[in-house]
Amino acid sequence: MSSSNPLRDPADRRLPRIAGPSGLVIFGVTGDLSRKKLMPAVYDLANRGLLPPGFSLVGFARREWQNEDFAQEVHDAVKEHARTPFREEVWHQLIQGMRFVQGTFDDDEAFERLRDTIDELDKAQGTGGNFAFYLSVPPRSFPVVIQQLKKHGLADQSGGSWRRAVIEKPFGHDLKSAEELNKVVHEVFAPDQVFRIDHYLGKETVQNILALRFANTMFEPIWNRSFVDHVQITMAEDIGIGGRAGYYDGIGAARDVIQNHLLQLMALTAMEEPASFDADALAAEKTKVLGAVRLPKDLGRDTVFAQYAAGWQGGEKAVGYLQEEGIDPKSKTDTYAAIKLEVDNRRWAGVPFYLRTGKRLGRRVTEIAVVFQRAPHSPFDHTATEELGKNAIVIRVQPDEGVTVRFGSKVPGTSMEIRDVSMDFAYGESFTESSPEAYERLILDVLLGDSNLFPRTEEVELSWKILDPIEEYWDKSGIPAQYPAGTWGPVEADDMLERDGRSWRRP
Ligand SMILES: NC(=O)C1=CN([C@@H]2O[C@H](COP(=O)(O)OP(=O)(O)OC[C@H]3O[C@@H](n4cnc5c(N)ncnc54)[C@H](OP(=O)(O)O)[C@@H]3O)[C@@H](O)[C@H]2O)C=CC1
Ligand SMILES: O=C1O[C@H](COP(=O)(O)O)[C@@H](O)[C@H](O)[C@H]1O
Repeated sequence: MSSSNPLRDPADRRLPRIAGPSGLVIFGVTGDLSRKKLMPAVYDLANRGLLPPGFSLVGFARREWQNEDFAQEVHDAVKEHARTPFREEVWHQLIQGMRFVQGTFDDDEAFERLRDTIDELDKAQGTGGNFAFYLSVPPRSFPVVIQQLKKHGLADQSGGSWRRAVIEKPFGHDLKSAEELNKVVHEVFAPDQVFRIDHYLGKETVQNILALRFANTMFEPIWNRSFVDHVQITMAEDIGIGGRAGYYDGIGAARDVIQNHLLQLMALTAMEEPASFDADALAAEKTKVLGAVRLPKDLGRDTVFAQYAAGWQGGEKAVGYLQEEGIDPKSKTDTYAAIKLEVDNRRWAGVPFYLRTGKRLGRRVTEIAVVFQRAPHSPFDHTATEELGKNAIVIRVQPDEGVTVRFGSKVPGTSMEIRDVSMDFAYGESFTESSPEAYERLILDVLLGDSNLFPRTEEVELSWKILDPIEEYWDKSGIPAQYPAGTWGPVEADDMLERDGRSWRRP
């Protein structure tokens, strides 16, 4: 593919990362994630010339499909969700290596057929026997798929070829189950063969946290307890649970996204500078900071969990969580969670990190706001600064990707009045290059064997250690608070910050 792609400029040194001979097997290929993200990402990689000639894509699922039906499914998913234009020549090359294997996860014959298919592709497409197995399947099925890969010799790296396992989130539902799953995984795959997905790490704006902090000189000197008042990390979604009731109920907002995405954002915001940008150095710093996270003493005071009630969103009536199809009408599952954490180290002692997430909130936005202390002394009259807020650096992760710096400025005129103003960096205005979709970046990294953007076992387990006591407390404490769909969450969450003399940002 790379050899014939006219979009690729071979002189462009910024695009040197092309995967070597390889293939990808997607388990659960008929599922939501595969259709919306994975299959389009594979096409986009091919279209950008980042996949090798002969790249192979194998779908494994229960449907009675032939190779042609699978190809049609990929085609439809690509047309609907891919980010790059559809080009016949790229598509034509991609389908040469497309195969479908029908079966269930406990079906030994299906796994034998999968092995034969991989051998056939190796000869026909020249994959070099290098295959990544992407487990885009219900989390309860992770162990059986891993064990089947072992049983049928699919995890063996013989003759210089590589085999890798890509495991979707959530990795377990608490520390114990994560440890158990880890044991199963590492009975089959060595640590460097395992890629745990946290797709937030594949987002361009999330990687930019490290660039912002460590490639510049002006932010790092003030990135500490001497200047920072608090940090707010928000991941707000306007969607409800959609068709994912079976997965979501019993899991909830905190396990779904705080344990992984939000704690990873917090780790990148709070960690020390790594010695280099390699996977071990990054993981070491993130692990240190996650290990230093301190829970509030009073979980009733400094955490909130809630469920959306019926409300209005985007001019349309939205049902409450308990009325959603497939949800237990007595469910206590959180669709909103807010927690206050601290980091017990010299840089951050005493600085609260407020994390919040929710479904059916006012709008879709993810951001990290580093909010600074007020100036220690003001030579201006009190009235001059009445409308001056706290300075802030806001990393806008999505959807309006960029960075905002908020500070006070004199209002033009003959009197002295100071008001908040913003300086803005927007990706769309500063760069002509488009950001790859997170899954595109992560799939390429798997094929390249680059594990920088994948959380390690220790990070996953430390994150559960942080969340488990909070979940246990919520289990015991009973009824979730409520918020109408389309609002910014429950009043209890506003009260939580007000008690600290602060307030949530309204992004
Ligand atoms: N969807 C999303 O937005 C996100 C999903 N994820 C994670 O990705 C993974 C997949 O999620 P999602 O796509 O939403 O899930 P879906 O329920 O939509 O898809 C699950 C897939 O697994 C297949 N499957 C289930 N059981 C079996 C079985 N016994 N044998 C063979 N195939 C089986 C299904 O096949 P069939 O069609 O025949 O039922 C389907 O292809 C999960 O781990 C989820 O947590 C992570 C982030 C976001
Ligand atoms: O991992 C998940 O993320 C999605 C939100 O992803 P985003 O990239 O659109 O922010 C969330 O809807 C889903 O519940 C969760 O499992």
